[in-house]
Amino acid sequence: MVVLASTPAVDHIPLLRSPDPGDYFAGMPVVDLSSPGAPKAIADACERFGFFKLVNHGVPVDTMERLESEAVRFFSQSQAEKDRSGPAYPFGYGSKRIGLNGDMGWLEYLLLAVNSASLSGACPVPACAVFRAALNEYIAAVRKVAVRVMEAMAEGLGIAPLDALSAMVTAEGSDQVFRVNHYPPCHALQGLGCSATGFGEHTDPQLVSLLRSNGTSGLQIALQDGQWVSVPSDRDALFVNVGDSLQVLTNGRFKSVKHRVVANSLKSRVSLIYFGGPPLAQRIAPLPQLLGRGEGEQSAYKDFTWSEYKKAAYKSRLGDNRLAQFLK
Ligand SMILES: C=C1C[C@]23C[C@@]1(O)CC[C@H]2[C@@]12CC[C@H](O)[C@@](C)(C(=O)O1)[C@H]2[C@@H]3C(=O)O
Ligand SMILES: O=C(O)CCC(=O)C(=O)O
Ligand SMILES: [Fe+2]
Repeated sequence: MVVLASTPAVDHIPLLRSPDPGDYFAGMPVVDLSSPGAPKAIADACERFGFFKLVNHGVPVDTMERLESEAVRFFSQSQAEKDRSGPAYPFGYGSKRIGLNGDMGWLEYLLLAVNSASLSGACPVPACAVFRAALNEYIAAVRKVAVRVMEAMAEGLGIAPLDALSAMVTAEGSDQVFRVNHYPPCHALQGLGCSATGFGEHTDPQLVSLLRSNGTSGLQIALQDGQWVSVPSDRDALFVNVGDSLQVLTNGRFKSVKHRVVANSLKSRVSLIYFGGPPLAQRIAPLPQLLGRGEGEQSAYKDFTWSEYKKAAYKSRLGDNRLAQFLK
């Protein structure tokens, strides 16, 4: 209480206990995408955690670093300049407000529409051609990785065809989003044992999310017993999250991972996230190849389309259990 009253900078932003070194996720699965064992390792990680670290993914370091520096350049502009790229909804620059239902975090961001393998031409933000080129180069590369990862998931699940999952993000009209998050250092709370919430706990509604961040930690995931663990940062790796839609497609075999970001008091964090979603009309239901197997295994979910789920998600608060209303 005292902390809140004396730190107007973080007014309305929920506080979290600062992570300590013992919170690090010792058992994090690390998957080498170039190894023959990748499909099995990916399926295993998705079942246990809904999350893994991916190395040897093939996105060139230059492509990641070029986009990071363009992002840093964008966020270092004056507030008035950045606000010219707002509002965040449907797409553009936003600060502190996340979504439309009152969630707040210690961050600023760009929310961008992706069409096929690049920024949508209908998304005028960012205006800078160099930044757009860096985004397009990165998006094309990371989307290829998403496709390889989803193919490996199908292989790891033992289902055919290989593109049973990946076809949903490569299909015409697939609903892909790209997000650039910047968490400035939150000096006001330094040494107080608590930290500002950067991005509050949530699951991602899409199929998969692929995240790359600079060397600043802050991402935490919840294990299945509810314990929060910190993900050690690695600027060369990608981190893959299972989203709600993939949980449904696998009838709950893969777990949609709850995650959040804790703002650092000293260093800024920049993250680049590709969210792979299906076309709006795509039915989200357990794959018949998976249901056919178990003794009379039934779908655990009501039938819905991505459009229906997305609409419900955008009406919800960040931390809501969005899938609950779709459980049978
Ligand atoms: C509070 C919200 C922000 C969010 C839309 C929502 O109503 C619930 C889901 C949130 C989320 C999480 C993953 C992605 O960052 C995101 C773009 C998405 O598709 O769902 C955000 C939404 C957002 O920031 O608008
Ligand atoms: O910025 C991050 O590191 C994670 C943010 C996130 O989970 C999201 O944008 O959905
Ligand atoms: Fe997320």
